[in-house]
Amino acid sequence: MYPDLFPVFVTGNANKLKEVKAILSAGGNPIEIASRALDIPEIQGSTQEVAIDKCRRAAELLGGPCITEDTALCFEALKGLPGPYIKYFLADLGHEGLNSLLVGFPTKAAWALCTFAYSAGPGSDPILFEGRTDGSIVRARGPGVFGWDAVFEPAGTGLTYAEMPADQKNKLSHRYKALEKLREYLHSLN
Ligand SMILES: O=c1[nH]c(=O)c2ncn([C@@H]3O[C@H](COP(=O)(O)OP(=O)(O)OP(=O)(O)O)[C@@H](O)[C@H]3O)c2[nH]1
Ligand SMILES: [Mg+2]
Repeated sequence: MYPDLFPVFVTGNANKLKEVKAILSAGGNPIEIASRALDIPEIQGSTQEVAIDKCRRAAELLGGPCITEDTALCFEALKGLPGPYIKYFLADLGHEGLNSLLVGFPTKAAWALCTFAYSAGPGSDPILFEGRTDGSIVRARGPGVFGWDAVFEPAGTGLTYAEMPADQKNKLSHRYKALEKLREYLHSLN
């Protein structure tokens, strides 16, 4: 099916790419995906605005169709922040600091939001595919391999993303849910 079905995935994040590859190769109909590690500047704005702009810039840089992905981690007590700015909050505050942000708030509820964007090429409006997984922010548990995985516990699992085997995370994650929608859309084009 590659390369017709899935355009190039533009991301500078090796862990994202690994999960996308694992999700697409699970099940009976594995899909290969090509990728480019470009560092695309990201604007400020809503998760949709950030995702659309990132994809537009990637399509221009590549000169062709592409997929990008933006991940947000949203705290209910903070009305959805840090949201698309989680990368910078995590880099400066660490797992402890993310927990500290919620001290004094009655709810530790949070959701992980993944937004894939697909552009048919430069000048073509990106289309968005969102996936959301609800859960809560907890003290870090599990290996600290990927970003904030150790402090996010999806509802009803009793485990943080970091404590789960990869195939468990990849069946319930924000990324899995968004990627299923993108996969369906790309199939409908072929
Ligand atoms: O524990 C995690 N589990 C995940 O499932 C996950 N997905 C993304 N992230 C992190 O959240 C920020 C998003 O920022 P982000 O979407 O701009 O990504 P990025 O800049 O690293 O790559 P990209 O924009 O080139 O694709 C970055 O710090 C990512 O490392 C995750 N952390
Ligand atoms: Mg980024």
